[in-house]
Amino acid sequence: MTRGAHVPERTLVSVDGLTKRFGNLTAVKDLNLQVSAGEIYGLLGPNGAGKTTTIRALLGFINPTEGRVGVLGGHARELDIRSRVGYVGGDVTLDRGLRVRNLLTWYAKLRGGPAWPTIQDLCDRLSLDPSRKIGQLSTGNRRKVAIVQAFMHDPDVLILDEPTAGLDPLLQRDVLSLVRARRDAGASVLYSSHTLPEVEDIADRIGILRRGVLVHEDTIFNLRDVARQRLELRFADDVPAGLLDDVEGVSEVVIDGGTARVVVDGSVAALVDRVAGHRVERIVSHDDDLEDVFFEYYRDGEKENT
Ligand SMILES: Nc1ncnc2c1ncn2[C@@H]1O[C@H](COP(=O)(O)OP(=O)(O)OP(=O)(O)O)[C@@H](O)[C@H]1O
Repeated sequence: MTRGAHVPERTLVSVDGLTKRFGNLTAVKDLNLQVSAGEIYGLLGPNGAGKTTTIRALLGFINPTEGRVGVLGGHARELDIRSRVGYVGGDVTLDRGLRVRNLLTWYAKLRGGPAWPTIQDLCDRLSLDPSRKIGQLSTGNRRKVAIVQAFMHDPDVLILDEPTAGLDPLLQRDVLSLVRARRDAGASVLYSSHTLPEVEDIADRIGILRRGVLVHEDTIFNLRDVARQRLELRFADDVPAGLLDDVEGVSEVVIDGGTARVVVDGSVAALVDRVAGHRVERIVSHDDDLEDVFFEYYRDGEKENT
């Protein structure tokens, strides 16, 4: 059995040199990552990248081939630690014959609380009717049950494997606000997703997994810094000839009468300085920049393999 990694208390989730092989397939290769108290870590990657395998190893559902995992200074298989963890899995399988209320009460008993009114509040927040039978629920409502059981005991660690799949945008927003509230209370959150927009507003750091390897890890702040922005500047008059020549960080300049379209790498400061003496009526940002950065890492990887 894998022993829990010995980590300082502030690092609540740790993966040290994790490798997991299924026969000839290496699903995760020498992975290292840590999530601190009060931090949301977005684990990103396309289908098959190894996110679920990492999470299953962290929770003790599968044994690492090599390396160690640790949760709250021990291992998630230990009951006292498991009861401080909240988990939403990619596949929600629940006992179809039970009523929502009975299932949630059973989870609460396992963990020594919380009392029903707390659970009812969470159900209300997610518009989940606890009197319904699990088998009668839609996929989205079954996911809500999984979310309520994961959050109801105010866990110190949240491990969320694509938790909002199948939820409408309003509910996604509600789930994200529950996640933020736990982070603000000092919990560590590992949040896996295959798209960046889902986590970019809440994650403090992200790691990008590709074919089992962590190809990039950074803070959202730094990613934004290196991201390219496509801007459209609308001037009151025609753009003066040469105005946007040789501006630091600016490329792909296209001028059409009073409109200039540009791509900016990093800071827009030099561009703003250059146009300062001219009347700019409107600046439009086509802000798909971070997603571009994200896909850049996939593309680089594909090039390596061709
Ligand atoms: N029990 C298993 N036996 C054999 N292969 C497995 C097993 N579990 C996962 N794999 C393989 O390991 C690789 C990583 O899968 P994993 O489910 O971890 O990816 P993922 O990033 O979570 O993808 P998704 O977003 O599709 O869930 C895949 O190639 C998958 O087919």
